[in-house]
Amino acid sequence: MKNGHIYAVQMCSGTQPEENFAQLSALLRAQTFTRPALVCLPESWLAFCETPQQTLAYAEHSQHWVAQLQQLCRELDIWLAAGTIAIKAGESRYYAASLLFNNEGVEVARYNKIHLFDADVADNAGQYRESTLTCAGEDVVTVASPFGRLGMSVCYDIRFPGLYQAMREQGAEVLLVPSAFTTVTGKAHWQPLLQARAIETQCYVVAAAQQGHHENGRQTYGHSLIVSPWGACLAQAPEGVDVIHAQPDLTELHAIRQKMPVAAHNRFKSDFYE
Ligand SMILES: O=C(O)CNC(=O)[C@H](CS)NC(=O)CCC(=O)C(=O)O
Repeated sequence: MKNGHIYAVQMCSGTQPEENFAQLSALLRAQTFTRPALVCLPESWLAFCETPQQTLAYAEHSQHWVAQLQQLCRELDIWLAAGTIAIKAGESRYYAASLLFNNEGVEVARYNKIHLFDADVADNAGQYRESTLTCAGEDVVTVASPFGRLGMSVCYDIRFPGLYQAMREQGAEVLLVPSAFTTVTGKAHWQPLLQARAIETQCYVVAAAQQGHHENGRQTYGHSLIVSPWGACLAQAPEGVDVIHAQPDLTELHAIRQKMPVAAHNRFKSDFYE
C-alpha cells in the first residue's frame, strides 16, 4: 500500500528572505500535487546568508515567515517540512530549526540541528564554522504522519549514523535530510551517505538540497535525492531548481524489515541519545 506523496524541492537560495519566499511560493503554486502531499525544502531555503550575523538579523523576523508558511500549507493543502529556518535561541544565537507543518498549518514537530559543520573544505569558502552563532540541538525528533513516522535531521547530521539509529529505535520510517552540502564534499560523499543511512535503518530517505552558485559566494552540490529502504534511488534532481517526487510504500518497507531484521540483530545498540 502506498502512503501519500513526497516531494523534495531543490533551490538556489539567495541572501534575501523576501526573494526566496516569493520564489518558493510561485514554484509550489505552479506544481500539481497528489494528496496527501509532503513537501520537503532544503537547508537554509529562506535565507542563505553571507555571515552568521546576517542570519541572526533575519532570525528576528522568523515568526513572520512561519506564519506565511502556515498559510501556504492551508491554501495548498500540503504538509511542509520547512528545511531549516534560523530561530532565535536567546539574545545572540539561533537554532538551525527544521519545522514540520501539517496541511492545516499546525506545527507538528520541530528539530534543532544537532551536528554543526565546523570543517575546512578545499573550496573557495575554505572554512565553515557553523557553531559561531548556531546553538546545537540536543533532542532526537520523530513524529507520526500520513507518510509514515518521520525522522528529522539536517545536512551534516548525515555523517553521524548514531542519530539515525536513534530515530529508527523511535520507529522512524521516513528520514528527512534537508541539506546545503558543499560541491566538494557532495561529489565525494553525498549519495553513498544517503544510501547507507537508508539501507542501515531500512527507511526511506528524503534529501532536498541547495544547488548551484549562491549570492553568498558559496557553491552547493544539489542532486536532491529520494532513496528507498532497499537503497534504491527513486528520484534524483538534475541541475537547477526542480521538484522531485516519490511515493513511500510502508508495506514494502515492513516486508524488507521482516525478511532481514537488522534492528533485532543489532548487537551495538547505543544509549547515547536516550
Ligand atoms: O550556513 C548556512 O546558512 C546554512 N548552513 C549550511 O550551509 C551548513 C552549515 S555551514 N552546511 C552543512 O552542514 C554542509 C555539510 C557538508 O557539506 C558536509 O557534511 O560535507
